[in-house]
Amino acid sequence: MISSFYKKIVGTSSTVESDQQKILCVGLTCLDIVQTCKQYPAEDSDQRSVDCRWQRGGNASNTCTVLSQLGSSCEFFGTLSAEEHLSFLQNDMQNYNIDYSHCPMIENIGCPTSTVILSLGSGSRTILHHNPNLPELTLKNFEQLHLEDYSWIHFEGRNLTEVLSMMQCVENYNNMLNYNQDTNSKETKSSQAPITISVELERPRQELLDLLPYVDVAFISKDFAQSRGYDSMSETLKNISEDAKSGATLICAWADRGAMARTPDNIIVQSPAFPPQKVVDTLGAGDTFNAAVIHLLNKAKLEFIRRRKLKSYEMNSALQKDVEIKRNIKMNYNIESSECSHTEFITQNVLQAAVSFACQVAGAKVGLKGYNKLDEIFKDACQKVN
Ligand SMILES: Nc1ncnc2c1ncn2[C@@H]1O[C@H](COP(=O)(O)OP(=O)(O)OP(=O)(O)O)[C@@H](O)[C@H]1O
Ligand SMILES: OC[C@H]1O[C@](O)(CO)[C@@H](O)[C@@H]1O
Repeated sequence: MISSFYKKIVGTSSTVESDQQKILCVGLTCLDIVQTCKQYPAEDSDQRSVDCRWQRGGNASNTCTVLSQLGSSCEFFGTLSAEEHLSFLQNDMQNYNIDYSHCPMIENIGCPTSTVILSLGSGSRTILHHNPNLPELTLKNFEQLHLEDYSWIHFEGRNLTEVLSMMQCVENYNNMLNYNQDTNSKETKSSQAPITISVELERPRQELLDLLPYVDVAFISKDFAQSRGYDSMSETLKNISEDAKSGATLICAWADRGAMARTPDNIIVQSPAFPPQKVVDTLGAGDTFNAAVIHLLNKAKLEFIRRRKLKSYEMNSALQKDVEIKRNIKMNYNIESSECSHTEFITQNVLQAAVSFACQVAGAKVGLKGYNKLDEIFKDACQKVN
């Protein structure tokens, strides 16, 4: 009933229904060769590991894995090396239902690889990463996408110049939607909400701060914060907000201290960590955390849009007979508008729920080998969110 309602009022051939849109994660995929050891090995020693496996890795790629398990439809966008590990990475994305159909294929350059040592003693993950200079995505690649297919685009903070121009491209698209919403003409009026842009500042590279003016939601890692000399989440949020655009949401995760975030209205929310009985695999804890936050905030965004459109439709139907009242209300409250600003849906309650949920998901993940079973563990929570 609601969906036919909904189609009738917002569906046009030129728009994509908001619940059909995907979350796009832009960044790296690589091969992780993961060895689990009882203790971190001494240099030049010769010993046995307790487990060894290959895994698809890379921040954007890991974030897709978790998004998909939580029930968000998502797409990975990054360059793929057309060499021997390609089918391993592609098959794994298929298994997790991750779209990779727009990824540019690069010939004659190998796939980035990480050798990872997990220590069961300390819970540490030591990453030795090698990238044989696989070319990064370019703006030209990005321009091949149909932006109306996405409700949210998450960027890894890397390849600064190109990522900056990709963000500007999304900003131009969003501005165009606003413009179309303003001109009340039938042909041009758009019911599409602006794409939310998020970024992860993870590597300790100060120039990544240049991305912040374009970003609605920023994830600041402990490593990045420490490289700026901050030793707490509150100090990080306070200082980073000076570089962020006004109304941005800032989120800082800090391993076993949990996470803290700041709403667009400057309200601080916080969650403790949820440690598992035994920490077995902290590789990608941050990517998992980011995915769970994005999953929940994007759900809140879709729900916000749905309710607003429904309300607008109901008001219009009720007022149909009284043209005069309708005209006044339209004039005063722009009641037909189905606009959703970039961050309007991120209220204190929504952000608190997202940060707590993400700490629970990341806490569960560090107790598991890889990412398997997150979908089973969080089945109920995801249904509630939906
Ligand atoms: N030992 C732990 N116990 C419980 N929760 C943890 C632990 N380590 C990480 N987490 C959870 O994961 C979140 C992110 O962790 P962390 O800050 O270590 O990310 P990260 O350093 O970016 O990780 P990575 O680079 O491996 O993806 C934390 O906010 C916390 O909720
Ligand atoms: O830096 C790349 C490395 O970081 C990770 O994405 C974890 O966050 C690994 O999967 C990858 O090997």
